[in-house]
Amino acid sequence: MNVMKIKKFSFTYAGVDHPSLRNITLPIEQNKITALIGPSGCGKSTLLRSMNRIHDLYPGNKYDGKIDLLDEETGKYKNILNIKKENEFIELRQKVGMIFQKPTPFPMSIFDNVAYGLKIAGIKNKSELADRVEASLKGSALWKEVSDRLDKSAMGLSGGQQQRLCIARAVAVKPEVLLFDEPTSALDPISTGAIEELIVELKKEVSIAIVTHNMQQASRISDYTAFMYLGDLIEFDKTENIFLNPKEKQTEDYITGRFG
Ligand SMILES: Nc1ncnc2c1ncn2[C@@H]1O[C@H](COP(=O)(O)OP(=O)(O)OP(=O)(O)O)[C@@H](O)[C@H]1O
Repeated sequence: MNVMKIKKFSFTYAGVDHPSLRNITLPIEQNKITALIGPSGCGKSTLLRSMNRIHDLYPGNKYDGKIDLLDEETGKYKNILNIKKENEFIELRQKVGMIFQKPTPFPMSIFDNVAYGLKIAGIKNKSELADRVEASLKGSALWKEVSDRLDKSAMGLSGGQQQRLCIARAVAVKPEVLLFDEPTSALDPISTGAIEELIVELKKEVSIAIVTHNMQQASRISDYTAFMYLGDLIEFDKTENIFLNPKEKQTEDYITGRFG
């Protein structure tokens, strides 16, 4: 089952005369991890950011094609490129959350960081909030480290802990899809390992797309891999096929380190 179906999708940034993505067709499988790989500037982040329309924080970008998102309650797909209203954008970003390269905790307490989205979603009951915050922190493998300091500032956490807090914040609102944009590139190997384990664990609950420059990371954790080059999708397949038996020469050259 596809949680997202990207179809003949092209994207041009505002004020730029050529598209940064051309005619991309790609499924995002439910409860699987899809890695987007390719050399710098090939459009990985642009594609990931299109999946929850975060580009639209700036006006004037041009979209073509479709990005259909499954509504897990009704089983129907809706083209997110048709979204225009502010409340629909808020709903979309609850369904499709994003974790950035640099941890982005808010300058507030650990508890309030995780409760933030829940409050926006209209949850006011204090015990319900506390339960959901605890469950999210447990779900992002941070609870043991922070349960006795929930009222302390999130800015006092280590980089790896901050990243897990951002994951807890995203998980709290029960998204269908989580988008990770190079989530470990600012972290040391131990924190990276913890985040990778967490991402693999999270796929039981959500579908995941991840941009990574780290080939080993893509091969370790992803089920599917999309190789992109200069705004085109060159090859998409099961991760083992991409890494062990790629069909395209460009894919092979990239994964064997001959360019990029
Ligand atoms: N805000 C922007 N305005 C105009 N062009 C942009 C903007 N952001 C990115 N681009 C261009 O779009 C293309 C794709 O960039 P993108 O950041 O998606 O690539 P990437 O594969 O994620 O690269 P990297 O691995 O370096 O992060 C590049 O040519 C880039 O210069």
